[in-house]
Amino acid sequence: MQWLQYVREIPDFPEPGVLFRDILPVLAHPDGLAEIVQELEALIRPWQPEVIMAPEARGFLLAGPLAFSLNVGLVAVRKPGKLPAPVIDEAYTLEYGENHLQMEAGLPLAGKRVVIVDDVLATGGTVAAAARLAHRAGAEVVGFAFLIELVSLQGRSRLSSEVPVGALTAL
Ligand SMILES: O=P(O)(O)OC[C@H]1O[C@H](OP(=O)(O)OP(=O)(O)O)[C@H](O)[C@@H]1O
Ligand SMILES: Nc1ncnc2[nH]cnc12
Repeated sequence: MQWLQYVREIPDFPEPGVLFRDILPVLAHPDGLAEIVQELEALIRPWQPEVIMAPEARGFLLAGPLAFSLNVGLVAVRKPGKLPAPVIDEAYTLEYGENHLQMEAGLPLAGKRVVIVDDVLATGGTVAAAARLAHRAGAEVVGFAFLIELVSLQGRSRLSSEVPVGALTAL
């Protein structure tokens, strides 16, 4: 299959002016998850991660199989109200609004090489907040990996220029 042809484009969702890229039809295809995980794994493996970190919710769908196939840890970064206290919290803005991301405090991340994974890089606000959480836990962010980069939104400009950023496709 060619996974990109299964990405749906929905105009004006979740608000007017946003062209939403829906990856769920890719995952619904029997070969979809295997194909994108293989491509993401090839991108990420050279960065020698010890932990895959991903934001809720679509990031989780990629992080589980990637952490499994790379044989590394997984850290789930959640939206507010989902994790039992204590948490560390970062506010952020994204293409269509603002929110907070939270991570459990006290995870053994000090000195760990973390790769942050998500489906879409839009403005970069979400993964920049995840990176702040990783840094507060003492981890080293060694890469950002995405299925899709929406280039016009300049998400890379929100991320450290010293950390590699990769996407399977740029739209
Ligand atoms: O680069 P940004 O402008 O920050 O936007 C990208 C983020 O937006 C989407 O998540 P959303 O918050 O819609 O959550 P969901 O995965 O729960 O749908 C997407 O999955 C990324 O996490
Ligand atoms: N245009 C978009 N499509 C899908 N997810 C997004 N997250 C932020 N912007 C998005």
